[in-house]
Amino acid sequence: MEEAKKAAGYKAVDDHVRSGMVVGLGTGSTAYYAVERVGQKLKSGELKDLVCIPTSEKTKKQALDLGIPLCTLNEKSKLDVAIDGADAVDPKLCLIKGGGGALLREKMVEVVSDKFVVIVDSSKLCKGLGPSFPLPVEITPFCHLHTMNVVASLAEVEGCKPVLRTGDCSNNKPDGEEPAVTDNGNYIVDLHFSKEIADATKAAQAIKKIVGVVDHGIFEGMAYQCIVAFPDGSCRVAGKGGEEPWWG
Ligand SMILES: O=C(CO)[C@H](O)[C@H](O)COP(=O)(O)O
Repeated sequence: MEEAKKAAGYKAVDDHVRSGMVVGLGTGSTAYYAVERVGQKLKSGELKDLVCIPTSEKTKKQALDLGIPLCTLNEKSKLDVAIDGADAVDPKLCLIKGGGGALLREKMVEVVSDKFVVIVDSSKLCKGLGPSFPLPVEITPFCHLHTMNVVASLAEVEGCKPVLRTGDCSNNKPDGEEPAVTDNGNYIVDLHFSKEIADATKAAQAIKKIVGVVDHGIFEGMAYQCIVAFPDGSCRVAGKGGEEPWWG
């Protein structure tokens, strides 16, 4: 799927990034290629006067290595476009994000972007959120087991199995003894579902209300469009400026 990820990342930059823009740079193995493309175009002079806001320390490092000018939301609180991957995309372009552990900064940046362009390979498309990828929830370290249990006991996420992320925060495979720590100093609980979340909107609202929860990986009503890349490198666009989502 590497070629597909690259195709989606490059297309998003080619279609949506223009000189003078403020651009949000996502996190993950697909967003990596969008950042790479921005770097290429700045170097060649095709893009000028760009300033970018990275959504993680990892992306910040990649961007700095490529010489991409950066700022923060403190300096620019309105973005022209943000480009980022996703872990699951349903036919309403409702997303699960946070597999790479960067959900809070991603949501903060993407919610203030005029256009949030999602880039995925076709394996991320799903009929309904839940079974294809666990839902990450960022929680404060203070009494984290308590918060984890409160989240898992919500009726809106009934049947889920909560797993505290350990080891490397940028993947949700249990790979360490210690809790994984986000760029913000928090922990992540991954909620595993064996069937679709009955109502993702209600689940999102209920989770967000819990004291001790920082944010969750449901990104609803945020995506402008989704660029879907296929194993042969071809792309289809769903959402505004594209087709009706064809999956589901
Ligand atoms: O939400 C994210 C990071 O927090 C990523 O965008 C998401 O996990 C997709 O990553 P990848 O493109 O590597 O599959």
